[in-house]
Amino acid sequence: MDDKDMGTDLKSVLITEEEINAKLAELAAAIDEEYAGKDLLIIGVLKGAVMVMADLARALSTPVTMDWMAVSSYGAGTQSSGVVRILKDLDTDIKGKHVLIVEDIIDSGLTLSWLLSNLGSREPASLNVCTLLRKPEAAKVAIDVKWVGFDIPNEFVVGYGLDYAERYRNLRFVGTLAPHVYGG
Ligand SMILES: O=P(O)(O)OC[C@H]1O[C@H](OP(=O)(O)OP(=O)(O)O)[C@H](O)[C@@H]1O
Ligand code: HPA
Ligand SMILES: [Mg+2]
Repeated sequence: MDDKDMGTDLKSVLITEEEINAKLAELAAAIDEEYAGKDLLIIGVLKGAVMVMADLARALSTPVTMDWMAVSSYGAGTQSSGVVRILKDLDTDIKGKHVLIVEDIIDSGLTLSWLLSNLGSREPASLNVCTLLRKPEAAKVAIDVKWVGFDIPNEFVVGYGLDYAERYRNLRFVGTLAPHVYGG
């Protein structure tokens, strides 16, 4: 899906498909360097991180194994509920493994701080985070994020995995929504 298919729902394109691909290549090179000679397990946080996982994994030279966790702190709207729920846990035991959490966005930082403490308690050999997007609010929270693709303004964004009420995940780019879509 690209911007021609968006009608009037989209306010602007924030990050193009080309910019996303270039950034993922850069992040993959840094990750390859960090994990050279090590076994790496990448964990995608469903559903938003599906696109980043698929494209980042293919940009890496390091062989990886992949697992998925589903947690949710957002309901149908644009505000975090403040409560993190596990919808699907990992299939694998991460004890003694080098683990990289892959996220699409860190917004309030709530999901990630919860994930870091939950996965950290399972005794991985190492635990790092790579996110495509980060909003200003999260930069204020004391969470250690090793790789960030883009620091973006505090606007609700959709596309490339990110949804509003489960829609727009299959946009090839990241865009902002027109306020009329969410009653703004
Ligand atoms: O930093 P935070 O304020 O916690 O927000 C970030 C989280 O919110 C979104 O997930 P969501 O709960 O909407 O689930 P989804 O990936 O299935 O859309 C996003 O994919 C992150 O996981
Ligand atoms: N867009 C979509 N999903 C999100 C966002 C956002 O800006 N922040 C947290 N989850
Ligand atoms: Mg969501």
